[in-house]
Amino acid sequence: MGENFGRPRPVVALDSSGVLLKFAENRSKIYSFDRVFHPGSSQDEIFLEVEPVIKSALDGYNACIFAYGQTGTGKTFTMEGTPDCPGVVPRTIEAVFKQASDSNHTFLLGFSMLEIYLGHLKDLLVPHPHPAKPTDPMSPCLSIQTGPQGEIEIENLVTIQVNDFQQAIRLYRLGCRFRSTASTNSNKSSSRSHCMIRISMTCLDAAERRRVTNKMWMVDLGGSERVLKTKAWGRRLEEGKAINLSLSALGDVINALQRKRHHIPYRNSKLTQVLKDSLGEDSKTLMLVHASPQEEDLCETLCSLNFATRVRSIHLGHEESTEARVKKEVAMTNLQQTMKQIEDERYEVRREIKKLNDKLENLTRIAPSSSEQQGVSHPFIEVPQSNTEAVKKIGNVTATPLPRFMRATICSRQKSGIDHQTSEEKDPVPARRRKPSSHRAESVTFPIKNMSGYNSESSISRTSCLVGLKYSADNETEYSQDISECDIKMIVFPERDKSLRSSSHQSGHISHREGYGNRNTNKFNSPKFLKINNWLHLHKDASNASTCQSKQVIAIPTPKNKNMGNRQWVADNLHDEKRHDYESAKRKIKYDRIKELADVGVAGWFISERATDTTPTVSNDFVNENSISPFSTSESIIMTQVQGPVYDLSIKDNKRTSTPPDTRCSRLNHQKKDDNGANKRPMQVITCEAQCSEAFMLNNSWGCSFSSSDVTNSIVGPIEDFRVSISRSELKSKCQEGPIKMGKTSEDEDLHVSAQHSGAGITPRLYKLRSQRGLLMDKANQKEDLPMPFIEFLGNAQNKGICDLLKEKIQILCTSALLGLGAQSLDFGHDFFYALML
Ligand SMILES: Nc1ncnc2c1ncn2[C@@H]1O[C@H](COP(=O)(O)OP(=O)(O)OP(=O)(O)O)[C@@H](O)[C@H]1O
Repeated sequence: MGENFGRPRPVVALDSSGVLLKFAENRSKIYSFDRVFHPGSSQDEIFLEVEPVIKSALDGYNACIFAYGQTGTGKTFTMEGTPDCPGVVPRTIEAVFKQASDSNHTFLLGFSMLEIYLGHLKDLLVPHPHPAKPTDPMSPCLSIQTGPQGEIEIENLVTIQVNDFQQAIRLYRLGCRFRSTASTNSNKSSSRSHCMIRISMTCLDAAERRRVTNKMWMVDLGGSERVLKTKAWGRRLEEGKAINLSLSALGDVINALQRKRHHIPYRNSKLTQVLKDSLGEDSKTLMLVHASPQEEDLCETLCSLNFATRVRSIHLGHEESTEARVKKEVAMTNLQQTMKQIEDERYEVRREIKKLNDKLENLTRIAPSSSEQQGVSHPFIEVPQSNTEAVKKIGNVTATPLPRFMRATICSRQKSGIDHQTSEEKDPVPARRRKPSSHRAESVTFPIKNMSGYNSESSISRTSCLVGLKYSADNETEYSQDISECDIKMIVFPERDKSLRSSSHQSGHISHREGYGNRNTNKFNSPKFLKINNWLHLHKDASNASTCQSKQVIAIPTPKNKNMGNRQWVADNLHDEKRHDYESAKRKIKYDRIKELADVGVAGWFISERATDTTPTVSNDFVNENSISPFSTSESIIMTQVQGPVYDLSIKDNKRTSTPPDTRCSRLNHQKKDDNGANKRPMQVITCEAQCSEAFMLNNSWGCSFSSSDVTNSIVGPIEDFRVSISRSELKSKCQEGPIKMGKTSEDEDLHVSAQHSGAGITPRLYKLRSQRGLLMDKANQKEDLPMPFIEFLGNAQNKGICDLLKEKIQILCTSALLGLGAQSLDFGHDFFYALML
């Protein structure tokens, strides 16, 4: 009104949602809002737009209705109104009571009123004197608290429960009286603060409400003003600056919300802090932007409309389509089902783990008794004929339980096929024998054509041979098992794992001092013993000869021949013979030591070209002719009831060595002495160990210097495999003196002598290894005057005819060809190959 009345106005309400802002004659901008009111709009029209927010507040949403705009544009008039024309606040309070009473729920309504003056929160329901001067002290400032759920609470803010509209309106009018207002150049009654009215709503009987207690803010913001226009100074200037700062902070929050930034700067002002939980997500906000129609306020109007535009563009909620919501629900259902399945599986796994732990605990408890059985291999114990005697002896020796680190672990027991039962629950014959005997029985009843010399009865020998290698995973200790009551004809390792296990066992007693983890890298790791006529250990895949880790072993029994008589005689002589194998020799024994032995005649040898590994080792490199009777104090294999001689070839994997394979054969002639020192008839035991590939078998493997007669004998009998470790000095001296006495070995100069012995019939290679405990006892009880066995080298055995050699080569050639054609991959057993061989 006034002087500008009748002049064209730069701000024109085009319609109910559009505002035209005319900058100049031909420059204008149209803003779109939810609702546009013109100066003649009534309070009723405005409240109609506000009323939906009240409904949301009663539903439990936090709500905020605030008036924003330039100073003197009618914010207070809109919010407070006049007695004749009440504004939004009184109408809202009235509407709240009305709608609350109309609902089926009971609400508790509280009324609070405060102002933010110069950055201080003042409770408008608490009378306090207005500071007349700038130096007057400010009223105490209320503090803002944040609850655990992010809710904002103003400490010590008076909240009065109101039961009807009249109570609330009286409080409101009371508070309005304490507002900070002052006269400025722009407004005779300008608000110098932000006035905030809060209605708290609590509903205890409406479970569908968003919150049990929510709040609705109605805010009459202080008007933004330009100091140059208002010409404010002193406290008015301070008030105007504080208002502008808080409005700027509100703008920053609005911008952050609009751009969906991760950080919303609520804490930049008290205003935004108080409105934090009513401006963000899960709240309803209504802004009433006031604009001046005057041309001189065009700049402020432009800023206000731009600000309003940003506020309008904020979409805090995540409105999603019905289809998306259904998809989300389906996905959540699936996830819940998956979680339930996983939880069930987890429960099962836990239960399984508990069972295994219980089992492990039981096994741990019975470990001492198991170790008692392992003490059979003690070198100073007479190995009796009967198991009963053996057990008695063992019981005497192993009265003291082994320490835990010396006990066989579950892994070792499982690998060795030991049944985990306490010795107290079992008969003296341990059940662990059953497993080795069971899988060896595969070849027991195999009918062999033209095997006149093959005596099946003799092959089912109830020997006291010590078999069934078992090693402990924790200390590499191998234990022997007495299987004297087992019916054994032949060892068959039809499965790869069995072959690996066997090889590991065999290598284990050679390098038991090495750690468990070194087993796979030990060049003695996978010794496979090939018997020319009886055992074929071939790589399944010749291409993997260099890294072969498992080979299928084919055992082919052959009938006796004319030499069987002599071998049976030797076997008889070896009956009850105690043989101990010094298995404690190390792998680091040098090539020159072996050679030195060979030079002095202790051992002959044959070493083929070696591709990669230029450091030959001693163990397993010998071909021993005649039976040897070593007695070792470090590691033992006790041979008993040997029923005949045998020669054998050991094929051994060496993962570090690539083709061409290495063949190392040595020959030792031994003469056994009985207990009285009398020499017995020599026996021949030939062992040839090689890293074998098919090509190697065809070309090189039989180039070892064992006698042809042994090759042609084709006698399969119970095999005793033992390896002894003898010191070089002892070997050398004994060689010079005659019979070699296998005594205490040197730690640094141990030699391994591998030998195998077989008797009549078909029996598995039988091992008797001493337990770790036995080793320790050996160390403790070792004395100089202990009786030691000896080995006497007698020289080469009798030669064999060329026809026999050719026969062997033909057999090997045929087998290799079959294997090369992939017959092994068809899972043919040894019987198949044996039949073909025949
Ligand atoms: N729509 C309207 N109808 C009639 N009078 C109005 C209207 N809007 C505002 N006024 C009058 O204009 C003057 C200023 O209004 P008001 O105080 O509400 O402005 P304000 O935005 O609150 O100012 P401030 O920000 O300084 O507090 C008041 O005297 C008021 O009565």
